[in-house]
Amino acid sequence: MLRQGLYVVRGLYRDGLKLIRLAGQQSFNRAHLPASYCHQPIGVRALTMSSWPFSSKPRDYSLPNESWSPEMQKLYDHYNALCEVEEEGEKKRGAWWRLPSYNRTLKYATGGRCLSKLLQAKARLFTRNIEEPGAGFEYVVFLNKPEKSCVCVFQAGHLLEGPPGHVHGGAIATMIDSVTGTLATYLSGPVMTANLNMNYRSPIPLGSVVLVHCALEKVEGRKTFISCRVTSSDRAKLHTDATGLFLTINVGHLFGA
Ligand SMILES: CCCCCCCCCC(=O)SCCNC(=O)CCNC(=O)[C@H](O)C(C)(C)COP(=O)(O)OP(=O)(O)OC[C@H]1O[C@@H](n2cnc3c(N)ncnc32)[C@H](O)[C@@H]1OP(=O)(O)O
Repeated sequence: MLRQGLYVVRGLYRDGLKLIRLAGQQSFNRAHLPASYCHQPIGVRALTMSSWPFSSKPRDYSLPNESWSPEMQKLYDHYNALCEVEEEGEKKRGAWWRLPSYNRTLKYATGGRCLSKLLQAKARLFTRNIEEPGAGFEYVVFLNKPEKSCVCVFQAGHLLEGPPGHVHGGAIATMIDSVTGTLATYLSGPVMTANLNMNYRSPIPLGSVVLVHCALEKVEGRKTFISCRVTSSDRAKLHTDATGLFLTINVGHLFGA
């Protein structure tokens, strides 16, 4: 226990020194940031900013890999192109933002590195813990902040089987929780899922690519209501529709406060 405490204090001290050193060097300008950081929205920066002052650059799981089908790649290219628009010959940010995705949220959140060692160091984000590319959840989320909506391009791997040849209902619910939760987080700050309602309308074949569309319905005090539709990639077929209720929490809630 004492050794663990010393370890955390040493980590905090080191991280603090690095931040002070960087601040002293006026390193907090865009030129010193990784390119990926400069292409992230403010909300994402707040969550991922601490990744760059530290030694390791986490793997971004939402970038294309060799397991992506041509259809997945095409949809990625489509939405990625909307992230940048050309105005008067100049490239500017569009309404859409590709959200980076790591296998441990806490570790890469500001100040979370040491805390993540103390809290279940071996923990990994459920949707990002299958290392083999294409075997589990392959997905990327694009956020449209002005429209308060997002779309996720999701390719379901062979380890997500439920009914033979088709995706498990729990895996579909996982994606819906993750994507609606992501939108609620970006709109309302730290939240937890209080309620999810799902209607499974048609099965999703394993290996296929689907779209998970989410939109804000309303915010009432601490409550954020999100609607969700999972469709085929051409939007013609409805696979699942859902609603989610998210409650804003104090981060202390996660520590039993
Ligand atoms: C960028 C990274 C993004 C990552 C996205 C990942 C998304 C994944 C999200 C999750 O999976 S979170 C994990 C699953 N969720 C949980 O484990 C939550 C467990 N439940 C709780 O911790 C608490 O019940 C909760 C924080 C949701 C609410 O407790 P509170 O004490 O804060 O609220 P309270 O019970 O006082 O209720 C506040 C209001 O909400 C209402 N409410 C609470 N739960 C409800 C419910 N289930 N259905 C309907 N209404 C509900 C409640 O009636 C009340 O309404 P009024 O203010 O109008 O009276």
